[in-house]
Order: sequence, then structure tokens, then C-alpha cells
Amino acid sequence: MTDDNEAKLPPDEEVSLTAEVSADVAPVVEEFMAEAAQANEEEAEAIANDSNIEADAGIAGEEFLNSSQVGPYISFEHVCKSFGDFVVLEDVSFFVNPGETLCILGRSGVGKSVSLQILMGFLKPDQGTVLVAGQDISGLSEREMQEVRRKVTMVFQNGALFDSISVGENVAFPLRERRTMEEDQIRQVVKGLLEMVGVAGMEDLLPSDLSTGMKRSVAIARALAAQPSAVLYDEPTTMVDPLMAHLLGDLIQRLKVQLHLTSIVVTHDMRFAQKLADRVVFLHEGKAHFFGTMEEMRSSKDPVLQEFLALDALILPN
Ligand SMILES: Nc1ncnc2c1ncn2[C@@H]1O[C@H](COP(=O)(O)OP(=O)(O)OP(=O)(O)O)[C@@H](O)[C@H]1O
Repeated sequence: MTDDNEAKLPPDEEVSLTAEVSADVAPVVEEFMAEAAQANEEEAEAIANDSNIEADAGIAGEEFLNSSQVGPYISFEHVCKSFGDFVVLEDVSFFVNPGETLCILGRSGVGKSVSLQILMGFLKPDQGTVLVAGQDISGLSEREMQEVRRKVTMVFQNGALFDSISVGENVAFPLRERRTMEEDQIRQVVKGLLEMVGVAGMEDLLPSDLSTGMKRSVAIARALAAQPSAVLYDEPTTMVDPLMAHLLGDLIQRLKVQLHLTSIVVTHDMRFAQKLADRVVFLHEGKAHFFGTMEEMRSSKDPVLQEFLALDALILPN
């Protein structure tokens, strides 16, 4: 390939999500994805309008929330969480706007996964306000929380697939729950989603037949089948090879750009965060020690951040 041709290639995030989808199922999958993208765009606009009304009325609240131009889609406001006497989170605040990606960074045991579990309503905060899908989830019942989890879904490290049913049935699960799709449409969307996430033709395998990275890809396909507006990823690049990590990073970025998905990514991987994050929150000793862009984090003179970045550079030399 000549340099000229290379210059004409679209950036990774603009390569169509359905580029790898077979022609026989592409129309159905494209329609399915377009529906999801439109719903996410409309929801983001609604939140932007609401927050403009609030800002006009002068009731937008805290300084850190005012710094976001749109209303946040997900946020922690002064969240505290302890297990017995052990304080994990102490007055932690951060947000992610609709269609943006936030990476949660920090050493082992600082409460990154606990934060995700609070956002999913699996753990309750002791204090503070947690906003998910634009609404305060603190007073919600388990049933109401299940509705929120249709919009904001999580991709667990191990995929959390149903072990006893096939890969295809795992991905079909959210489609069947909708009760609006014909069997043939379901088959086409499942096939297309699996092709899209790089595990084509694996419908009939069991989750136990798959590698860790493949399970994670299937978990992303299952998450997308629910047409969510936000996806929370817990350590997506842990225990996968660098090529798989790169593919997952590309996919998350394309989902953001083309589906307007809001994402929160817990990661140890600074290169991954550099590639994906609009903002990062760095948890340290129970606090949100830093909340800002990667550039701001890299240029910070804060000794704790500098030490973390220096250690990362040692582990992953350029
Ligand atoms: N249900 C629980 N009961 C008691 N302690 C818990 C519970 N869940 C988490 N913890 C503790 O809270 C702390 C934070 O855990 P968490 O899993 O959020 O860390 P992390 O930042 O995700 O770490 P890693 O990067 O190693 O995954 C740990 O000390 C953990 O043992």
C-alpha cells in the first residue's frame, strides 16, 4: 500500500461498526444499531436541555458539576462507603457526561470495583448521591434498579455469561426479553453482533469453550443486544494479550463515536486510558485524588500522580 492510500484510511473509530458484518445480516444489524444510536443521541439532548434549564435557574449545584457543559449522565457526589471500620471511599465525586468516556484509575484495592458496584446498585453508598442514567438511584427499589440496568449495563472481567447456554443464546437473551422481535431477526442480530465484536461464528459454543478475551467480547455483544446508553467495563484488558487489548480498545472507542455510548472503564492500563478517556478519576486513599483529563494528569506536579505515572512507565516502557 502506498503512503497516499494509507493517508486516505479513516481513523479507527470511524471504521463502521458493521464493517465486518456479513452482507446477509448487515441490513438488520445496521437498523438495530441505528435505533440504539438515535435513542442515545435523543437521551443526551434531553439531558443537555434539562441541565440548561437548571443552569438558567441557577440551581446546577456544585462547582465541579458546573464545570461540565452538559448535565452528567452518571455521577458520584460526595460518596462514602465503608465495610465495617474499613473506609474504602471517603467523599468521592466525579462525573461522566452523555457520550463521554471516564476511566477510573488507581492502585489495587482503592475501590475502583466498589465504585462500579455502587453505580450498578449492587452496593449501597453510606452517604452521598449517585446519579445513573440522569437519575438519583439512592431511593430506588430493586425493581426500579433493574430498569436502570437496562440502560446502564456492565461488562464483567470474566464476562459473567450464563455457563449452561450457548454463546448465541447468551447474546439473544436481552433480545428475547424485549418480546418484540421475530426469531429470524434475533438470529440475524446475534450473528451480526458476534461478527462485530470479533467472535464470528461462535454461536453454538459454550462459554467454557472460549478464552478470557473472547468471553469478554461476547459479554460486550450481549450488552449491546440490550441497546444500552452506557456500558461500565471492569478491567477489560486484564488477562488478554496486547492484540486483544488493542481490539477491545478500538471497539470501545467505536461504540462511543458511532453509538454515542457513555462509558466508564476501570483499568490499570494507562495506554488504554490515554486512548479512550475524555476524563480520568484517580482514586487514592479513599479520595478522588485527581479528576480531569489525561493531559492534565500527565502534566500535574502532584507527587502521588507522578509516582503512579513513573511506575506505569517502568512496567510499560515506551
Ligand atoms: N463486599 C465487600 N465486603 C468487604 N470488603 C470489600 C467488599 N468489596 C470490596 N471490599 C474491599 O474494598 C476494597 C476495595 O476493593 P475493590 O475491589 O473496589 O478494589 P479495586 O480498586 O477494584 O482493586 P483491584 O485493582 O485490585 O481490582 C478492598 O480492600 C476489598 O477487599
